[in-house]
Amino acid sequence: MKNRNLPNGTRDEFGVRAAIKETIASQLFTLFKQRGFAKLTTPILEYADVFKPLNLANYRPYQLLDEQGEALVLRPDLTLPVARMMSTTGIELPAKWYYSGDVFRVKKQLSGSYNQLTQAGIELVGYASLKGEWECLKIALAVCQQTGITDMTLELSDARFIEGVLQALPIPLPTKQALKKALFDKDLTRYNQLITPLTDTAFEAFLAEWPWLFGDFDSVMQVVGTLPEIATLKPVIDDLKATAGFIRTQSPDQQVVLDLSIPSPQSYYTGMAFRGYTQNAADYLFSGGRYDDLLTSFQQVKEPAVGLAFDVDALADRMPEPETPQQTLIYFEESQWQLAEQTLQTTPNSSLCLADSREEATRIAVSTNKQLLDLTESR
Ligand SMILES: N[C@@H](Cc1c[nH]c[nH+]1)C(=O)O
Repeated sequence: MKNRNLPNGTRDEFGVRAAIKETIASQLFTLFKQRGFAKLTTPILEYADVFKPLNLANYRPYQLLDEQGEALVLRPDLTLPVARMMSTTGIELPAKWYYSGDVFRVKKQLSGSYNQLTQAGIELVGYASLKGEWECLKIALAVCQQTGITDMTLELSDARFIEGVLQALPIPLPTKQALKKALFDKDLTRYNQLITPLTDTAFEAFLAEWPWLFGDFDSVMQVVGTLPEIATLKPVIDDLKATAGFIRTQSPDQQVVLDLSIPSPQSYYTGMAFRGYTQNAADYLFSGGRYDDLLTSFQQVKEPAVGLAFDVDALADRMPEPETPQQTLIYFEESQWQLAEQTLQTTPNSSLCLADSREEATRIAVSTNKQLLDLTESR
């Protein structure tokens, strides 16, 4: 019977898991509001065009048609709808938004991951300075602390780094493009072929290490230090160093890694990006970054912006099951509704038992491990 099955990659959520997600979401909302963010809600359905700036190889959306035959999608991302909304409403900038909702991404069959994920995030629109990145990071650290996740590794990267190095290399453009592809694919044979003409140049030492340019922040920065001076890279390196310093002052025990050999986590990032993960799990707890050009996909004027989204499912997976106190079931007769109501108010962790007979009430109490308070006995 097909109509009792769920589509691939979706699930029903109930009981403890649903409760944990609700608790996490409310903790996040409290923090966002405390820090001056205002709530924004956008529809689950959008025109497919909104998501053009996404790399759709990674974010294949569910598609459908509206009544005019226009292509609609279930949103695979929540940042692009915010950019769309900002461009149409003429809201004065700067603005700080928070949101939560489900995103839908069709994954490969049998990949074991879900196609519907709950995110909760923030977007800072109209803020050009590094303070925007730091506000996002401060919130990420606070959320991990509040939810008791002590083993989060923070990974920094920057969309400008790879472009900056490639630009400075004295090789033709098509070779640069091929080199980037070999680097991203970790195709070392091809990579080594392509860097051969740069042997004996000032880039030699750096290029030999580039495919492994990830790991401990300071070690990666040491390799970066072997590069010759590149004017466009200086602000990128300075921002990354200042940010690592900021994290150390805010959270001295935080592990920070740097990856300068990967594509940016989102194709729309234009600057620094950050993600948090824990060992032995493939999913990220949060992911964010700067996207100063995104609004130009919807309007003429460019606006600086930076944001971050938490994966509420990933956070929930790492939360211990909450301990629930002993629950009491209040059994009563219809004529005793008032008494039952009073007892409900005065008995902690109690709920009304709506069963019709004492036998049924006892059965429910036993099967759900609750204590039965029988008001009919006192009659
Ligand atoms: N939308 C991004 C996260 C983000 C929010 N703001 C900026 N980046 C993601 O899903 O990975």
